[in-house]
Amino acid sequence: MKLSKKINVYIISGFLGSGKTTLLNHLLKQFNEEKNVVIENEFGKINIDATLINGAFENVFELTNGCICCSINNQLLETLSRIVSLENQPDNLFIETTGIADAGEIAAHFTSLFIAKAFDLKKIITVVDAENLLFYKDSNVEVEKQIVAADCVVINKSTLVKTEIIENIKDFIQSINPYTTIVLSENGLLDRMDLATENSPKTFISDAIYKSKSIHKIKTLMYETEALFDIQNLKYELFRNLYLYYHQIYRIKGYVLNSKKEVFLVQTTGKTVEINPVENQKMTKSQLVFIGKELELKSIERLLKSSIIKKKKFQSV
Ligand SMILES: Nc1nc2c(ncn2[C@@H]2O[C@H](COP(=O)(O)OP(=O)(O)OP(=O)(O)O)[C@@H](O)[C@H]2O)c(=O)[nH]1
Repeated sequence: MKLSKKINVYIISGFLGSGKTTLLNHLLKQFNEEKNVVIENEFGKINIDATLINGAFENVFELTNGCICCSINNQLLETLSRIVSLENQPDNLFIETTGIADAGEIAAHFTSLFIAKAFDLKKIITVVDAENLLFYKDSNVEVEKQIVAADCVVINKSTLVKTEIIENIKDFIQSINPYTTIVLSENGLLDRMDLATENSPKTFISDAIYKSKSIHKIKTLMYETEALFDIQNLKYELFRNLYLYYHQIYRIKGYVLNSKKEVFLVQTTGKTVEINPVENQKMTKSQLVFIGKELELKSIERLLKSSIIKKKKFQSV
């Protein structure tokens, strides 16, 4: 290993659907004169986020066997050592965590002497979803942990809510992490200059309150099928079900094929549903990942039934 200088590390955390990938794509554009690598951590066997990173970006390391903060530390360490051994040494490493990861736990790795020799943890960026944060925070301890660990909290989707809500969110953030920088954002826009500021001397890595290993109550189910979808019906069913069950289904994402085998990207957060055609994405199957609490295969199957044109198959991950 021959390192001329350390690799800058930016950890991007934030609850499910808050806008981490969107923000990462903006940052990659701003850092495009430098050599960048990305670690994408996602649950399950398919990594939808890795496919959503700006088209031509090749240096993505995918960690898909669990949540980086609690179950795949070894895989993270192996990936870091692969990055250090790359012939073409990167300037920056961006780590996008799962929506429930404890950024403090991940950051703690970068304080170990061995890793700190090669990597310089610059910022923990936590993205919060202005529309859903106040709802999610009470039922998910992960939300607080992510804010507590942040050097910079990005309040994304900020134009979707009234100013009073933004003020409440800021108060909440400051009440649990008074040292963090807060940036308002829309569509994940974050100026890289906001990352150039000095961190407060008091950076929370692993707050004592949260010392015990978390057991995430959030479950992920993958739905995979060779059957084709009626896109209009699917949109209607997702709207209808999220209106009723948004407190249980936090996030749906994936790709579905319509009757002409055209590919559509499906993304839901809160009660918002987006289904958009995707060009240049070859898929032979539809794959949807459901993330939430008390999810059951049967309920999801029921949810999708009327939108499916042919037979399907479930797989739990
Ligand atoms: N209206 C609106 N939608 C946004 C904004 N930022 C992101 N989105 C949408 O929110 C959804 C989730 O965005 P992502 O960037 O994938 O969120 P994420 O945090 O990476 O999601 P996970 O990795 O699944 O936790 C996508 O449909 C985005 O297009 C925003 O500022 N306003």
